[in-house]
Amino acid sequence: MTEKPLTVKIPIVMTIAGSDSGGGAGIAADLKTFAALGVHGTCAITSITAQNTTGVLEAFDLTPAAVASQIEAVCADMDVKWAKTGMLASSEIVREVAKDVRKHGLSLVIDPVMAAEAGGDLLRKEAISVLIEELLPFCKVITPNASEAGVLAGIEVKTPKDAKIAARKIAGLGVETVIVTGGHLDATDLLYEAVSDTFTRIPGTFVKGGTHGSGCTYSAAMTAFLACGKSMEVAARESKKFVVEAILKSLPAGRGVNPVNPLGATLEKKERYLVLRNLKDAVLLIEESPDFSKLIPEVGCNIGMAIPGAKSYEEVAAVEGRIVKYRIRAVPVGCVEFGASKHVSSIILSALRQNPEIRAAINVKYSEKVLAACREMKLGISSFDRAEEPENASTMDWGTAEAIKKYGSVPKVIYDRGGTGKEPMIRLLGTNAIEVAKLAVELAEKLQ
Ligand SMILES: Cc1ncc(COP(=O)(O)OP(=O)(O)O)c(N)n1
Ligand SMILES: Cc1nc(C(=O)O)sc1CCOP(=O)(O)O
Repeated sequence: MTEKPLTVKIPIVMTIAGSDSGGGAGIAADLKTFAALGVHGTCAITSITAQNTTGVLEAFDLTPAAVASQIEAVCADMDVKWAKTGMLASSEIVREVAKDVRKHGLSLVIDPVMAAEAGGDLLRKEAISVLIEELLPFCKVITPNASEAGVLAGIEVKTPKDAKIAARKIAGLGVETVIVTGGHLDATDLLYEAVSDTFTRIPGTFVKGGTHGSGCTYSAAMTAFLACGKSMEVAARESKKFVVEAILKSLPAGRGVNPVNPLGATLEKKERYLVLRNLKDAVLLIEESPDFSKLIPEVGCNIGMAIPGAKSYEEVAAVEGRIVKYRIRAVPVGCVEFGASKHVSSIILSALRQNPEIRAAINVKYSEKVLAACREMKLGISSFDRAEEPENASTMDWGTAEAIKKYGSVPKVIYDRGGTGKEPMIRLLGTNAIEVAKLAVELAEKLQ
C-alpha cells in the first residue's frame, strides 16, 4: 500500500481588491504580504486601476458577476477561511462581496479603502453607506486609518481620544474588532474588541520610508496572522512590526510616493543566509590549506562578507574572535556571525560604497615577499600611508577610500606599511568570501 506523504497544511487566504498597475498597493501588496508570511494567497480582482506612484489615473471596475465568479472558482476548490477586502469601487461590488462572504462563510478583514494617498477615489461616495449597512455586519476586523474611521463613524478623528470614540461607534455597526491605525495621528494603533469592550494601544514610532500600499499591507498581514491562528492582539502587534519593516525597505520606484516592500525583510534574510554559507565554505578552504597559516599576521586574520547594499558592520559577517595560527594550522576562534568584525567590515563597507559588487575582504600578513607574490599573480595593487591619515578619521574607512581613489577603482590588493604600534597589513578584496579565500590560499602556495 502506498502511503500519502504527510504534508503541512498552510492556510489559504483571499484578497478581494483592486489591481494597482504600479505594483505598490492593492492585490500586488496583498499577495506579496501573504507570500512573505507563509500563507497561500488567492485573489478576486474588483477593479483594474491605471495607477503609479503619483496617483490613480483611471479605474476600470469589473462587473459584480466577474468578482463573484473569481470568489466562487477559488472557494469551490480551496479551503479558504480568512479573506480581506481592499478597493471595492462601487455599491454593486460591495453588495456582491457581502453576498459571497456569507455564502462561503469567510472570516473577513475589511480595509475600508476610500482613496489613494497620492490621489484618486477608490470607492464611490454612494457606496460608503452600502459598505456600512451591508458588509460591515459580516466583518470580524476592520482596519481604518484616522480619516476612514472618521467617515465610517461620522465624526472627525484628529486625536487619540477621537479614535476611541470612532472605534466604539464603528463596532456599533456590527464589527467585532476595530483597529484604528495610527499612521496619521501618533503612530500608535488602537485596537478595540467589542466583545470585552477593551482598548489596547499598539505603540509604534514614525519611520522613514515610502508608504504607498501600507494600508493594504497591514490588513493583508492581519489576515495572514489570523489565518495562522494568532490572537487578535498578537496579530495586530505582528502586523504593525511587519508594515514598519516594509516601509523601511520601501523602494524608490517612481517620482511619487515610494511603494512599501513587503518582501524586503524576507529577501534580506535570504541574503544573510547566502552570505553565511559562502563565508563558512571560505573559512573551510582556509582551514584546510596547509600553507595559509604563513599569511596570518600578529593581530590575527579575519575574512568578511556583506549582504548587498550593506551600510553597517551588522550587515557584514565575519569570524568571531578572528582566525589565528595554532602550531602550523589556521584555526577560526569562533563561528561566522554578523557583526563579528570591526576592521575587515570597515574595509568592505568602504569598498562597497565605490563598487557595490565588492562585498568581501580578508587581511593577511604584510611582507615584501607577499607583495611580490601579489605582483607575480598580476593582481591590481594600491596602498595608503597611515602618516597621511586626517585627524578623527576611521583608519580602515579612510585608508580603503584613499587606496581606491589612487587606483581609480577597487583594486584586488590594498596594503599599508604600518605606523607606530600598528602592524603593516595586506588586504585582499573581491565579490565574495570564497573568491578572496581562494586568492589568499593561492597566494600562500606561491610563497613556497
Ligand atoms: C488598487 C488599490 N487599492 C488600494 C489602494 C490604497 O492603498 P493603501 O495601502 O491604503 O495606501 P495608498 O496607496 O493610499 O498609499 C490603492 N492605492 N490602490
Ligand atoms: C587588527 C586588524 N587590522 C587590520 C587591517 O586591515 O589593518 S585587519 C585586523 C584584524 C581583523 O580585525 P576584525 O576582526 O576587527 O575584522
